[in-house]
Formats: sequence, C-alpha cells, structure tokens
Amino acid sequence: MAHTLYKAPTVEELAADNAALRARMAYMLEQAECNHAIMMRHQAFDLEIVGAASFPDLVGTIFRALPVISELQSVTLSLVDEDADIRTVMERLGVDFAAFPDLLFVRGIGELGFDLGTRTAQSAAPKPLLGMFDPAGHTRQFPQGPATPVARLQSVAIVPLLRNRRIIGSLNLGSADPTRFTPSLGTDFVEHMASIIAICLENVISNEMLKYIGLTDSLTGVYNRRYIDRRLLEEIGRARRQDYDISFMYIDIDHFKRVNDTLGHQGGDEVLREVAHRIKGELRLSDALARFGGEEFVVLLIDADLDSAAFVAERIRIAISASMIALARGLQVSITASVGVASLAGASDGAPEAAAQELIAHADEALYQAKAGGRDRVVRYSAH
Ligand SMILES: Nc1nc2c(ncn2[C@@H]2O[C@H](COP(=O)(O)OP(=O)(O)OP(=O)(O)O)[C@@H](O)[C@H]2O)c(=O)[nH]1
Repeated sequence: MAHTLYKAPTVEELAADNAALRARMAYMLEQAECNHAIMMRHQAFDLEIVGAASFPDLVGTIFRALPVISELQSVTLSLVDEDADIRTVMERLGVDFAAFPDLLFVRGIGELGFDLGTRTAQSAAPKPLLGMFDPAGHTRQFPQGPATPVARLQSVAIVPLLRNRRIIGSLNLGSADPTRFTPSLGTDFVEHMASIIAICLENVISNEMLKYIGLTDSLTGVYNRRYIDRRLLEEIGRARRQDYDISFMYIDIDHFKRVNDTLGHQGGDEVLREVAHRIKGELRLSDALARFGGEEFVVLLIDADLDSAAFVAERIRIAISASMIALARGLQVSITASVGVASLAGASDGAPEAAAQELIAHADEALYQAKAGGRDRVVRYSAH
C-alpha cells in the first residue's frame, strides 16, 4: 500500500504563508477603505448637487467636483435645447456661459451620438457608450480647449441623461486610463450617477424657467413690475453705498386707445412689441426695461443722473416716433410717446422702500406733465 507522505510545513514556510495572507488581507482592507472613501465622496457629491439652488450653481459643482472625486481628466455635459430656450432664458437671467466651456448644447437627441434606431416613446432607453477615445468621433462631446485637454484622453463614457425615458442630454466622462471605460464594463454606477444629475438638471432648469416667467412680461419679453420692484430696492442700496445716482423713467405711448381702436387689439400688441424693441435699442446692458402693464414702459438706469437720463429719454422718444411701425397685415402706423424722468438724488434719504416709491411717483408726475404739456415730449421731475 502506497503511503502519501505528509510533510509538515516548516516554521519558515508557515511564517511566509502567514505573511502572504496578512499582506493580502491588508491589501483587501485598503481596497475596501478606498471603495468606502469613493462611496462617501460620491454621496457628498450627490448631496451637494441635490442642494444646488440655481443652474450655474449645479453645473459649476458638477464640473468642479466630479473630475476630482471620479479621478477623470474631463467631464462635459451635452444638453438638448431644441429651440435654444434654455440658453436664452439662462442668458436673460445673467448666466455667463463663458464660465462653463464644458457645457455644450445640441439641437436634437440625434446629435448626442447614441444609436437610437427608430426610436419611439416605448423604446428602451439607450445604454451608455463605453470605449476608447476617438479624437475624430468624440470632438462633439470633448471639444478641444484649454479646459478640456483632449490629447490626454484614452477612454470615455457617454452616458444618457434620462428623465421619464426622455433623453435630455448626455454626461460625458473622459479618462487618461485606457482601461477605465471598456465596452465590457458594468454601467450601473455611471447610470446611477447620470440619473441623479438628470433629476437635478431638470429641477433647476424648470425652476429657472419659472423664475424667468415670473419676472417677465409675456407679450413683449421685457421684465415686469415684480422684477423692477425687486431690482430697484437692490440698486438703491448699491447706489447709496457706492455713491452714484440712478434714474427712473416712465414711457407712455400717446393715444394708444386710438391705436387699439383702429388696428384692433392684435395690432396694438404688435405696436407694444416694436416699442419695447426700440426702447431696448437705446439702452445699456446694465439698464432694465419693464412693462408696467397697459401701454406703459419703465426704465431703470444705473449710474445715471437726471441729465444723462433725460438725454437717453430724448433718444428713446425719437426712436419711437422717427419711423412708421410696420404691422403684420401690411399696415403701418406712426406713434409718439411721452416720457417722465426722475433721479434718486431728487428723492429723500429714507428707507430704500420709501425712496423707491418716491422715485416712481416722481417719474409718474413728470409723465403727467409731459401728457398735459401736449405729449410727444420728455419732462424731468422737479420739486416745485
Ligand atoms: N393692445 C393692447 N392694448 C392694451 C394693453 N393693455 C392696455 N391696453 C390699452 O391701452 C389703452 C390705454 O388707453 P388710455 O390709458 O386711455 O391712454 P391713451 O389712449 O394712451 O392716451 P394718453 O396716454 O393720454 O396719451 C386702452 O385702450 C387699453 O385697452 C395690451 O396689453 N395690449
């Protein structure tokens, strides 16, 4: 009978095994700690983006934090903005897109790079595209620029941003590690991250849209009274702190009732839109134009005393009356406007709310005098 001889390991062998096991355990522990740290960083990131109060706040956080916590060389976002509504509204709300070179807009989902086939509302959502970076094929997601060192990218993940199966854009992740994103890799993690980003994006975009709608006049697209009331208080505070003057003007179309009576309400609306356009053409970017309702426009001029405001008012009056306004049905109409101007220097030094009311009342009084004096003129407020 053959015996298998069992040879007891030597003490040295046991010690070596032991050391190898310990090293392996230490490595696994280190990996677990590392994964835990990554998870915690991602949780903190999720919390931060969920708490973002505005669109610039959200995209700023994504571009600042995601490359760091995910150890990526490039993170960009492509947003579907078919009619450029998102871009227009954000610009109107003061978002500086130059600060976000990694924020990209596309006109349709076809431009995102996913294989959509004949996509219907019932189609399955597209999956993330993981693979080697292709300098020719990925220029749309990773445009060359100082902020996006494309040359160093080796592998990329293009992850769809989905809201209720609707594709709102893509999250584009670029790594210098060729093995970071490979087609065989699981996509649960990046899909989860993209779903949180998509929810946050949709939320802030709808909030900004609501903010915009709440502060603008739907007929002419200029600001409304709520905006001016708020802005005036801020500007009065700033003007007093920095010791400059601000002015306010009321612009009222003359005999607008006649315009409406002869051209109809729709014709009147067209005139209002064109007048808003002409006034805007005479203003600086820092000035604010609003419709206070009816045929009354107001302008808030920053860093302008009564003299310069009256000068601008005269330019506006001429721009309104200088040429006929062409209407959709081939008709033309000639109109004039009366303007009342007042400045903060002419108001008392009370609380900003009282000063704002006084400034508006002074401009209104000057407007009344312009109407009483024969219309088509500018009158500056002066205390009697
Ligand atoms: N088309 C149009 N008309 C409006 C709108 N809001 C107010 N109006 C009209 O504006 C006219 C204002 O008329 P009035 O306040 O009597 O003044 P006016 O005819 O402009 O005369 P003066 O201001 O004294 O020169 C009215 O006919 C309103 O119906 C609007 O949103 N669209």
